[in-house]
Parts: sequence; structure tokens; C-alpha cells
Amino acid sequence: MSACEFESLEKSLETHLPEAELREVKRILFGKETRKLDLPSCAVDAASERDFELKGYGFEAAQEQLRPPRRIRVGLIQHRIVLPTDAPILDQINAMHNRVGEMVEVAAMCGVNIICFQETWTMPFAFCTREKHPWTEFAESAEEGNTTRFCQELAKKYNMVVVSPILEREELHDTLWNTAVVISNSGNVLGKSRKNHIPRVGDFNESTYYMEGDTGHTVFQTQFGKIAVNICYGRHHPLNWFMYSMNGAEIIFNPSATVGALSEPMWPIEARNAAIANHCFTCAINRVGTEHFKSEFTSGDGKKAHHDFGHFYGSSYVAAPDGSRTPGLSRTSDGLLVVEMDLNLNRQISDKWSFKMTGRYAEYAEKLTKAVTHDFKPNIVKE
Ligand SMILES: NC(=O)NCCC(=O)O
Repeated sequence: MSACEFESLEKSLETHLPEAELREVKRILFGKETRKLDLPSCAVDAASERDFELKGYGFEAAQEQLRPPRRIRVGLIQHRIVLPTDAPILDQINAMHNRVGEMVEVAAMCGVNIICFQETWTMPFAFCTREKHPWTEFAESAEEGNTTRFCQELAKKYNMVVVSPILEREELHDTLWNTAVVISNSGNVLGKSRKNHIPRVGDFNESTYYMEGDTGHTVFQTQFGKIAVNICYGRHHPLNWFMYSMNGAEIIFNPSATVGALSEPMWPIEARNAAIANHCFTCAINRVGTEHFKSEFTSGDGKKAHHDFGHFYGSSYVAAPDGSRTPGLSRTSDGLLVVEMDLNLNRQISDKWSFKMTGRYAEYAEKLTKAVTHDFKPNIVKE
């Protein structure tokens, strides 16, 4: 069996472990068990007809005396590209709009309040090729582009906040960015969050295409909670998550595009650790499938040139501040993960563990300021 065909860790455990043992393994691997959501049958039928996986889980929080629960539902969408990478650009974009549109309709049936798509969801992840054309033609204005207009319609129609990560073209100077557009459930563009850290690893040649973000660590106050977007490679940087949290984020989305050979052992850990460390919910989303490109490209490792990047392994999941997490979506198919969460859990866990309170940030800020100067002398004791 090739790695690409392996459907999911969860499925494998469920197939091979006896029930009692499975419960213990899940408790240790995933933390406190998430409740399975009872999703409407119209949604289940539509997902099956439209050929995508639909899963729903809920995180519980304690009932408080002074605050009502703040229960909301988020939706995470992972998908493969729809048309071959050499199809006309506009056809590729429109096909992706149609695919995601039909998945968002199912999310609406499931009562989703905030939906987030995968990184640069309207295009193949073509940065591996190092060719500028035609790929830069996928870039659009964050405020006025067709994709944003499309998402504004979805947001209004379904009363849903939409997080739409695209390749952005800022038209005045033709600067490109990797940007998540945040659209309020009113249909207005609330703002945008640009990718802060650009990979310099493997075939992720993104630094050739777009710039490090300049939008800082913006948090968006929505009707359903305070949200932020830490795009893909930003998840390897604990301070990146931390700064979104310092600005008050209650849910941090991590729309990604990453392949199994590179990052899969890190995937279940990083967003989950960020949820624990920052007393918030995190949502990790990865695309699926293997994308083929017409021109061969090399990986600069002496190996033969090839036409694909490797397998994007999906496995989207949500992690909670108490260290628990949902099972992941499949490694191989399109999917919608619906997750109910009570945002009161963030403060409850903060009161229990007090990581923010005990963080001694002023001391670290002072030391870090010194550590990044060129004449820094590390504090090492030698015999
Ligand atoms: N898209 C992206 O930033 N990928 C980098 C590889 C990774 O972070 O797993």
C-alpha cells in the first residue's frame, strides 16, 4: 500500500483495535472524547451525493453561573483541485468556486457560523514549479476580486463568517501576498490577514512569488467570536500563534497546504500545542490529493525531475485549549468538518492552568530584545 492510499490513522485504529483498548488509545492520543454531532439527514445525504466526507464533533465546557454558554459552530473545508492544472485559469477558478459552494451549502445545513477554506483554495499549489506564468494569474484583489465577491454572496446567503485564503494581488504596485480575506456574516469584508512566515523548505518555493505579510497579528471581532488566521508555515512559529492570542483571538485558523513526506509527523502536534499554550481553539486545514504539472521541476536535491509535489494529506482537525482534539478528516478525500465549541472553555482552562498569567512575558521580552542584537553574548557557564 502506498502512503497516498492510507486513509486515516483513526480509521486504522477503529478497524484493528478491540473496543476497550481503542477507548484508552483514543483517550491518550486525542484527550477527552469529543461528542459526535447529530447532523441533519439532509446534510448527510447531500454530502454523500456530492462525494465528500462529512464529520461533526462537539467540545463541552462547564456550565457557569454568571455567563451563558457561547456555543458556536465552525466548518473546515478540505478539497482537491477540480480541473487539471493546464485547464484555462478561469475554468479552474470557477470549478473550485462550484465545488466549495456546494460544500458550504451543506455547512449551512449543519448550522455552521464560521467557515474556513484551505490555503490558496482557488488554485493548484503551483509554487513548486518556480514558473511565474501562468500561476500568478490566479492572484486576485482581496477587496474586489471575483473570489471575494463569491464569498460575500455565501456569507450573506448563509449568515456565515467566511475565511477565504487566496493569492492576493495588490493592484497599485502588483505586489503579491498570501492572504486570508475575512468576510463578516453581513457580507462586508472585515479585513485581511497576510501570511507572516514564508517557507524555505522542500519544494515550497513561495518566497519567489509573494512577500512576508505586513498585517501583523490582526484579530477580527465577529458576531460569533474573535478570530485570527495563521497561514500554513506560520504554525511552526510559536510566537506567531502567541501574538494572535495576545491580541485576544479565541479561535485561530491555520489554512495550510502541506505534503506527507515533509510535515505529517508535526501536523497533529503543532496546532494542538498552540491551543494548549494559548488557551484558545485552533483549526488546522490541509488540502488533499496529488497535483500534476505539465513542466517537470527538480527539488534541488540531485534527484530526478518530476511532475508533482507529493501527496497533500488532508487530515484537517480542531484542537481545544484543554488539549483534546477532534479526529481528523481523511487523508485522501474532500471533506467538511463541523465542530461545535463553547468559547467559555478558553477562560475555564486559563483559570485552571494559568499559562498566560504565569508566562512572565515582560522578562522574556526584555531578554529577547537583547538576544536578537548582533553583539548578544549568550549566557553559558563553562567549566
Ligand atoms: N504552504 C506552506 O507554507 N507549506 C510549508 C510546509 C509546511 O509548513 O508544512
